[in-house]
Amino acid sequence: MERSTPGALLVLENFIGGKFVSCSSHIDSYDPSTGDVYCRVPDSGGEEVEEAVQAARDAFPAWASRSPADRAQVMNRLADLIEARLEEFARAESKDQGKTVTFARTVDIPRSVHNLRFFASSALHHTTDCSQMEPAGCLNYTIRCPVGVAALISPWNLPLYLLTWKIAPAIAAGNTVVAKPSELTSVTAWMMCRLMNEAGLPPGVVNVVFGSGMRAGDALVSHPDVPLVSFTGSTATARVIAERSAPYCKRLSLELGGKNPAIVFADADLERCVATTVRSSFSNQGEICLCTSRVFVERSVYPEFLRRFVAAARQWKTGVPSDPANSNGALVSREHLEKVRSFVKLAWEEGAQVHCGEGVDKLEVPEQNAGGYYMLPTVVTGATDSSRLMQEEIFGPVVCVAPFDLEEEVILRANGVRYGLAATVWSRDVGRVHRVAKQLQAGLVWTNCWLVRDLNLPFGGMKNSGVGREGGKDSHHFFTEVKTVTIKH
Ligand SMILES: NC(=O)C1=CN([C@@H]2O[C@H](COP(=O)(O)OP(=O)(O)OC[C@H]3O[C@@H](n4cnc5c(N)ncnc54)[C@H](O)[C@@H]3O)[C@@H](O)[C@H]2O)C=CC1
Ligand SMILES: N/C(=C\C=C\C(=O)O)C(=O)O
Repeated sequence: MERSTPGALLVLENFIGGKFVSCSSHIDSYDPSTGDVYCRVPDSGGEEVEEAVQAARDAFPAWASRSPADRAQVMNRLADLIEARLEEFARAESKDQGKTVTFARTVDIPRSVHNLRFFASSALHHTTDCSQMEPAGCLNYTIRCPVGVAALISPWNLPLYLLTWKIAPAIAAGNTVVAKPSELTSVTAWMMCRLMNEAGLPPGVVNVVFGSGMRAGDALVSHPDVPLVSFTGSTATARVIAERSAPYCKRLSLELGGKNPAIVFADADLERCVATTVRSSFSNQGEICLCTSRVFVERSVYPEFLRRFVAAARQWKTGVPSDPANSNGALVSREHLEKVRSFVKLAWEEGAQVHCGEGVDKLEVPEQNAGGYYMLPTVVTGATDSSRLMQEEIFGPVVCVAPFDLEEEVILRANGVRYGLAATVWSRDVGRVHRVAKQLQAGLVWTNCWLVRDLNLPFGGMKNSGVGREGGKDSHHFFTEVKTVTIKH
C-alpha cells in the first residue's frame, strides 16, 4: 500500500487557451523516493480535451501566419525563463520521476531548454525545393505549411525533455498543440505552462491537458480535428493509437521501446567501454529507451569484461535522489519496480546467474525513504537469446551479458529481437565498425560512445521501435505538409 503524506498536496490544473482551468476529478501522483502521495493530477476526459482542441483550433490561423523569426523569439524567451529556474525545475523533475537531482540538473532540464532554442533556430534555416522544366517552360517549387492541431503524448522517463522535443518543432513550424504528459510525471509540464504567457506565447498555441492515457490520451488521439499525433512510449500503446488514428488517416510519429545491444569486440578500449556501457545500461535507472539491455562480448575478453563490468555496476550508487553521491535514484512507480524485479526473478527461475544487484547486494536507504521504489543495478549472464530477459523491454536497471565468437554471429543475435532502436559497437577497427553498423537493424548506432546526440540528425527506430523519424529536418517535415506549385511561364 502507498503511504500518503499529511498536509496540503500540490494540485495541478489544465492549461487551456492561455488560462489554468480546474478539473473536477484528480489522480494521485507519488514521490518515487518515498512512496508518498504529493501531488494531484487532473483526470481529464473528453470534455477537457474538446475545450483544448477548440482553443488550439482558434489559435491556429494567427500563429501559422506569424513569421518563423517571430515564433522563434517567443520560444527563446520561454527557454530563457526555464533556464533561469533550472534548479527549481530539476528538483521538481527529480521528486516527480525518482531520478537524481544531478541527472535532472545536467540532462533533463538543460536539454529541454536546448530543444526550445534548437528548434527556434533551425526554423529560420529551412529551405524548400525548386526545379525548372525547360522545354515545357515550367517552374516547380515546394512550400511547407503547418498541419494544424498537433496531439503530443509524452512518457514519464524524461518528462520535460521529451515533451519539449515535441512542442518545440511543432510550434516552430506554425502548428498549435494539445499536449498530454504522462499522468505519473506531470509537474514540470505544469510549471512550464506557468511561464507561457510571460514568454509571449499567444493563448491557445500550447494547451496542456493532464490525465490518464485511457481517458485524456484516448480522447485526444481519437479527436477528428487533430490531424497529427506524435507519441513516445510503449509499443503496446502505439498500436492502440494507430488503431484510433486509422479512421482519420492521421499522420503519426511513434517513438517506442528498445532492446538495445552493445557489441564489444576484443580490440575495444576496454576501460572506456566498461565505463560507458555501465552508463548506457543504468543511466536514469535504465529508464531511457536508448539504454543498453544486452551486451555481447567477444569470447577472448569476456571474463575480463564481465569482471570489470560487475565491479563498475556495483560502484553505480543507488539511493536518495537528492544525494549528489548517487548515480541512480528510484524507479518511477511501484508497479514499474515490480515489473522490473519480475525479470530478475525470472532469471533466477531459469537458472541464469545474477552477479550483482537485486537479490545479491543489499540496498540501504534512510528510514524515511523505506517506501521508495529503489533497485540496484543488476547484471545477469546465462540467459538464452530466446528468453524473455533477452527479448522483452525491461526499462530498468537490469542488463544481460553474453559471449560471442564471430562477427556474423553477433550481428544475427543483435538483430534477433522485435525492436530496432539503438545499438553500440566497440572496436578500434574502422572497417569493422562501418560493416557492422550497416548491418545492424537499429535507427541509431553509436560506435565507441553512447548518447552523443546531434538534434539535426534523424532520431527514431526500426521494427517495433517505431514509425518515422524526428529531429532537425525530419521534425520539420513531420510537422508540415508539403505542397508542389507549378508555374507555366
Ligand atoms: N520511451 C519509451 O520507450 C518508453 C517506453 N515505455 C515502456 O512502456 C512500458 C509501460 O509504461 P507506460 O507508462 O504504461 O507507457 P505508455 O506507453 O502507456 O505511456 C506513455 C504515454 O502514453 C499515454 N497513453 C497510454 N495509453 C494511451 C492511449 N490509449 N491513448 C493515448 N495515450 C495513451 C500515457 O498516459 C503516457 O502519457 C514501460 O515499462 C516501458 O517498457 C514507457 C515509457 C517510455
Ligand atoms: N526518446 C527517448 C529518449 C531520447 C533521448 C535523446 O533524445 O537523447 C526515450 O527514452 O523515450
